[in-house]
Amino acid sequence: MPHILTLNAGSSSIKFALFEAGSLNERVRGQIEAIGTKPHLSARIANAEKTETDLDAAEVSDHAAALAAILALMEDRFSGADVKAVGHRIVHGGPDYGSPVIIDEDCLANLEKLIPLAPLHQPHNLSGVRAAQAAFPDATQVACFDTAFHRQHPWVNDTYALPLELYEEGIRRYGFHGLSYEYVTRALRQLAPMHAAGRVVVSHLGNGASMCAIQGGQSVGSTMGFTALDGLPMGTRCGQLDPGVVLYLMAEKGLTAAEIENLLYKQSGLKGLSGLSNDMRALEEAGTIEARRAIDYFVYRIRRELGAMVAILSGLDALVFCGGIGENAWRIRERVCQDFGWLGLELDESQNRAGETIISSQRSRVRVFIIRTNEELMIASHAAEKAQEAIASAAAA
Ligand SMILES: Nc1ncnc2c1ncn2[C@@H]1O[C@H](COP(=O)(O)OP(=O)(O)O)[C@@H](O)[C@H]1O
Ligand SMILES: CC(=O)OP(=O)(O)O
Ligand SMILES: [Mg+2]
Repeated sequence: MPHILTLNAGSSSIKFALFEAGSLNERVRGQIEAIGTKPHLSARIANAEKTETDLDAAEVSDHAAALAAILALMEDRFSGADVKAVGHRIVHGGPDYGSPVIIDEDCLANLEKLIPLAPLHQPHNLSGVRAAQAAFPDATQVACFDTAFHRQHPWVNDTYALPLELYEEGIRRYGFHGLSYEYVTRALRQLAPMHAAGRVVVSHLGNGASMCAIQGGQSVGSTMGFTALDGLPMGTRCGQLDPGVVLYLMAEKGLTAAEIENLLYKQSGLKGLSGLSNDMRALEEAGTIEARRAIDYFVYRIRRELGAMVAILSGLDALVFCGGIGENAWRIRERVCQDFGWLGLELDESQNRAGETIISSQRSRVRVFIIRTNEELMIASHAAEKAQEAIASAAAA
């Protein structure tokens, strides 16, 4: 039976899934998470039990090794799957890619140029493409961009106040997590169409974290910008920072660009503030002063961005939490929503603790949701569409 494989390399994980090509029924879903720290494989095959395996940290020490382990697993368990298309999450599409495309060598060369704009993701996304080309040489390889959902956002959100020629060169606010926002927007339309048509803020809180203001289903603002470094503090990324800090680090402390990149992308955020871990589970468990302060800062920044988004949306109809933290950490959701009564937003404490889909109270005017994001389904449906187009144009030629 024809299948579509999806690969989604995040900053701390690689997620994969296998769908039946026509129905998009999910056959397999899995991930290797905590790559580089405590790698762990989980996979569910059709309706069978989920399998969980701790992997050897020395053996699966980086994304390349995790990807090889995933492809070996596919070969071992699903050699019968006829993979017609492989859909790839590509974090950065730059100014030119506003919708999914079939990958060819020119496209790969263009995407390689964007590696400096997404060093934690783009290299892994592109090595996923190369590995999938080798493993499935007859399959259509499709790039699905995290930036695409935001490409039509208003100019004031697309620009920085730099000389205009830099905007023309591509120094713009792109915004990321677009496949997740696209999925959540669709899911919300099913769950609560009136709310989905209104003013929505989605908080995608994972190892990478961002928020998106959405009006009538369209992105009108994101906390992330030129790179996936801006906005909220993340597992290891600093989030919003005065650019003067970077100048100071260069001019006064003599740090090189590579050292600054390592500091801002890999040593900062929750990990930098806590001195302990990038993982919210570890911080909640540790309870040290530094871990608590790291969480305080995380929550503070989310609340601050929420306030800003409410201002640009002129109000709020729905707030959605997704991503590893947004979907699982009830304490964080509770703290984010505290004291927003003035906005007509109130949580139902027990529904929030239970992780229900709707977690706002009956009398809350703003509805609050947890939506388990499904970037894989979005990627698969884009890949199916592009593969279909390729078949149709080959038939017409
Ligand atoms: N049960 C949980 N409680 C709190 N935080 C969690 C839980 N499960 C996952 N997380 C957080 O989610 C993060 C992973 O989120 P995810 O969205 O899957 O990551 P990525 O950004 O790599 O795609 C972990 O680093 C951890 O901080
Ligand atoms: C863009 C980004 O930060 O992605 P992730 O959350 O998967 O690391
Ligand atoms: Mg992710």
